[in-house]
Amino acid sequence: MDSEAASKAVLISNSEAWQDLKNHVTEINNTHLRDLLSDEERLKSFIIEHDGVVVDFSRQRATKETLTKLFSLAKEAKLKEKIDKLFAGDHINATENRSVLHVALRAPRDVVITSEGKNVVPDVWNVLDKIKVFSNKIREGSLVGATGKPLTDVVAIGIGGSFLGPLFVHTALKTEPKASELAKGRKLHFLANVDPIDVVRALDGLKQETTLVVVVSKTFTTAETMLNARTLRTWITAALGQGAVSKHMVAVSTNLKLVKDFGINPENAFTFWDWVGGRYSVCSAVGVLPLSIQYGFDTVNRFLQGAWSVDEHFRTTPFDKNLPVLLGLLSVWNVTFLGFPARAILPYCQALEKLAPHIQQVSMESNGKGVSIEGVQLPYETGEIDFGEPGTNGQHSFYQLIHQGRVIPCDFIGVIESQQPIYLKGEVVSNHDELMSNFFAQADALAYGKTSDELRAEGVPEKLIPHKTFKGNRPSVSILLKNVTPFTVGQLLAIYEHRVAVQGFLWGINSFDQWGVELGKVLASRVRAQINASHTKGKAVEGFNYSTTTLLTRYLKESIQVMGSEPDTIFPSHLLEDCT
Ligand SMILES: O=P(O)(O)OC[C@H]1O[C@](O)(CO)[C@@H](O)[C@@H]1O
Repeated sequence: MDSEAASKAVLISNSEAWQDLKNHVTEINNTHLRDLLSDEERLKSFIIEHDGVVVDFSRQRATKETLTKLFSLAKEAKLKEKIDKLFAGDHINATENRSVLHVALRAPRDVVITSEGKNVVPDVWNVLDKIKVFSNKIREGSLVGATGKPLTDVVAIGIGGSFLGPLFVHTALKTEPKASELAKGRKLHFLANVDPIDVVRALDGLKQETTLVVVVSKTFTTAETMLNARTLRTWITAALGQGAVSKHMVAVSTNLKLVKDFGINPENAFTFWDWVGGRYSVCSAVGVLPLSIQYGFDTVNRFLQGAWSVDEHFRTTPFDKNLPVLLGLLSVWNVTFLGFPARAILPYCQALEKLAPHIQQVSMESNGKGVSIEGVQLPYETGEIDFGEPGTNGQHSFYQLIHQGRVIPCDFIGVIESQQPIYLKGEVVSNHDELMSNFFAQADALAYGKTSDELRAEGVPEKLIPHKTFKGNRPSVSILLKNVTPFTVGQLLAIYEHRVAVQGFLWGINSFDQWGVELGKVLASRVRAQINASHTKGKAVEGFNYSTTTLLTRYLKESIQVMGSEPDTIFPSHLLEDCT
């Protein structure tokens, strides 16, 4: 951006609303959550529900006044206009000059959503209909492999957004009673890492003649995915011959030319569009194809409907009742004003164990930016450090730090009905009640803490009092779902996606590009070229700094001893045994 444009760009941090929130911090820092949680009037407006999803914001370090100030900031940031622009298909991904229309992926057939003046919903449904037909054929065994056997295993190759979203949804559904019934006799596997160990693990126990490989890549150029795709093509052709590729490999991509060049039958290519960001692509063929083969299209359609329920809520609901907006505003409050840079995602539900890794990408790749959308260096930090684990596992791992070390705002996610209830006669509570006891307890433990007076009253020895004191005042949000079904998984996904967008809109950044991942890729190409030149022509390492030169030389010296200087194909032989 030139200096003239830069001087015109008004940073949100220069606004009165921003300053007002900064001034408000002292007041909040002097207020304890114990007091905020005794204000009944406040509590009533801090628990919001949409379509069965209850979100309790009462343990946020915020008053009604804080919310009013955040709404003023939202006005200043033109949040409403930005949400409208997203749904209108404006090119809000300015650095790539693209619409951001993942909402169109879950729109019902009769909805009109346009990009560049064209309604994209019919295109979306053309692909969904094609997936429905294709997945049904695989599931009922009318589309078979090269030797005529049904394709019972699917290996989905992809990385980043072409992996994490589908993995999250698959993990959420695999123990859901109806979905698991529909998946009987089938297995879905993922191959993401270019590490050959991941290849061996993904192929463990699989036979080529009953395996379908789905190559998922928006660009069809991602180095890790393409090498894994070539590796699995070799695995298939070694057993079944070249002709088997068309029956055992299909693709999901926006780049249909490269799919064809790879040797995949264009009829078995499922497209999506440049207006779907990788990390927002699980509702496109990226997720819908492998998940429909596994669970049937109707199951996946309910997941899309759940997401759409939240999309509509997000677009139309006033901010004071709008779940993604409130969550996004309060995250900005925590990160930027209260100075808590991290956030823990803690589902009390094993089925949601892959929520945190997926949202980690959605959030950190979207909002980890250093300049405004106009290219102006930001005087404040954006993004948050996301991590998480299923709740009780986390309790026995990192919760110590959250209770007595640093302040990390937490998202507690609880579920009313377990997918798999267990109750043992004579036990005080069911197994799920036991899990949920922790869900309810942790949020209060963090908020209230435990004072030295309380400890003394319990007779705790004086020298242990500092160690056993909990200051409390640690913020969290509690999200309560009725159950974990395809529909509610879609709702949860869309709540997080839109929350991330709200944060980015407030910070004034472009949440929909990811230039920060490029530099590492370029440098990796240089290293790759060097390794190849050293292996094949004996070239010495050159052009790198002392550190890289030393370690790379050591690596090459010893790896050439393992592979030889003119390596031939090496493939773990057990993967090729008994393959037909
Ligand atoms: O689907 P592709 O094009 O293979 O990209 C995979 C991932 O790589 C990234 O471009 C960068 O990590 C992600 O945004 C994306 O989800």
